[in-house]
Amino acid sequence: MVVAKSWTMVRHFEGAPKPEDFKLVNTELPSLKDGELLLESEFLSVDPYIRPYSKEKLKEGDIILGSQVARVVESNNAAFPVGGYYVAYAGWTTHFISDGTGLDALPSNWPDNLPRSLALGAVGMPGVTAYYGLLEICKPKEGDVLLVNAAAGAVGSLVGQIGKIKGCKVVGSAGSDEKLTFLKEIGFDEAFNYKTVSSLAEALKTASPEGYDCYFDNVGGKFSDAALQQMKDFGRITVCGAISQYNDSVPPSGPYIQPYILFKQLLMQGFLVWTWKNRYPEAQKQLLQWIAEGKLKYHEHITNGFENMPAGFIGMLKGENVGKAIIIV
Ligand SMILES: NC(=O)C1=CN([C@@H]2O[C@H](COP(=O)(O)OP(=O)(O)OC[C@H]3O[C@@H](n4cnc5c(N)ncnc54)[C@H](OP(=O)(O)O)[C@@H]3O)[C@@H](O)[C@H]2O)C=CC1
Ligand SMILES: CCCCC/C=C\CC(=O)/C=C/C=C/C=C/[C@@H](O)CCCC(=O)O
Repeated sequence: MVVAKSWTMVRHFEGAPKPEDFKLVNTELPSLKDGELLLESEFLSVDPYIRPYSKEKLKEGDIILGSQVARVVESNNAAFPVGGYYVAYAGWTTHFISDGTGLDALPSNWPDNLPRSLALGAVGMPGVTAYYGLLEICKPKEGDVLLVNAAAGAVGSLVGQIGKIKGCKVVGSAGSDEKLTFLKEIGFDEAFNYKTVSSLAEALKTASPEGYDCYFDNVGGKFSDAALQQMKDFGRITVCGAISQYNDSVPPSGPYIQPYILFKQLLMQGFLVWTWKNRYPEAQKQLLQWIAEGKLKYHEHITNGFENMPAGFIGMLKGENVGKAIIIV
């Protein structure tokens, strides 16, 4: 008999998630039926979308939503043999039973020397987000100036490096000086700490006096208000995330952006990564190749211990992570 440990939501988040919003519960799992398999989570992912989506998708007492890399430990389904690894979307739990629906095998050419946790990061959902969000919407060209915020995080750090691969000058903003050092190490041309600069407008102008062709926005809010005004004519903006606003219960009122979009003839598009669900393999193949060639560096911020998962999530939302925030069970 297997006991699954799971983190559940005690109450809906108000403002920033707090440790008391989470409760650890133990559940005895039943024996497997025909066609079923038992999986054990090895790595779990803490992602920003959990904050806004939990309000819409969870009720109090539910297991917190999220994804993991899990190993099949028992199987009554020949299509999923014991020892296989899958990306699953089973929520914050150590063990779960599946009939195989919704399990994604790791890319078949997974190199032996790469940690499987990358299937939740640089070669997983955040990697695909960076890849298509940048290439399909910003459409960067050689010599373009690309701006990305939350630049030292899972998505942002990849966006900047893909921008460099495509021949852009890349400017990043992040929330600590340690992160600025990291950005320089992975090839960003300019980086500034948005928390300590006296003026966002000045910092953006100093980093690129001629303005920006491409802006990959992970943050929204005041940062975007400032960035929009620094776009070049015909600039392209990818609206990937709005993390500065996920804890707001009342939408803030901000500057009205239409005149900037109109006068500069900007293109601005939001997207959700599952739009490209059918094209994951194509992006993953390219991401794996760039990693193998040393053109794309990955960094993981590891929290050890399933019992520390809420702390890992809360810390990521506060900006404690450099690279992808991962929990090792
Ligand atoms: N559209 C889509 O399909 C997807 C969108 N996303 C979005 O991409 C963004 C980045 O996600 P991901 O890379 O996984 O997360 P990160 O690894 O970048 O972690 C989140 C980071 O956000 C930054 N941050 C937190 N609060 C604020 C704030 N108030 N202002 C500015 N920055 C803040 C912190 O970095 P710092 O120290 O710099 O403040 C923190 O490290 C998120 O907005 C997420 O929702 C992600 C995946 C798919
Ligand atoms: C209800 C308001 C929602 C606002 C949008 C919030 C955030 C944008 C964002 O971060 C979206 C992320 C989407 C993630 C999708 C994940 C799923 O495809 C499952 C991921 C499993 C995996 O790791 O592959």
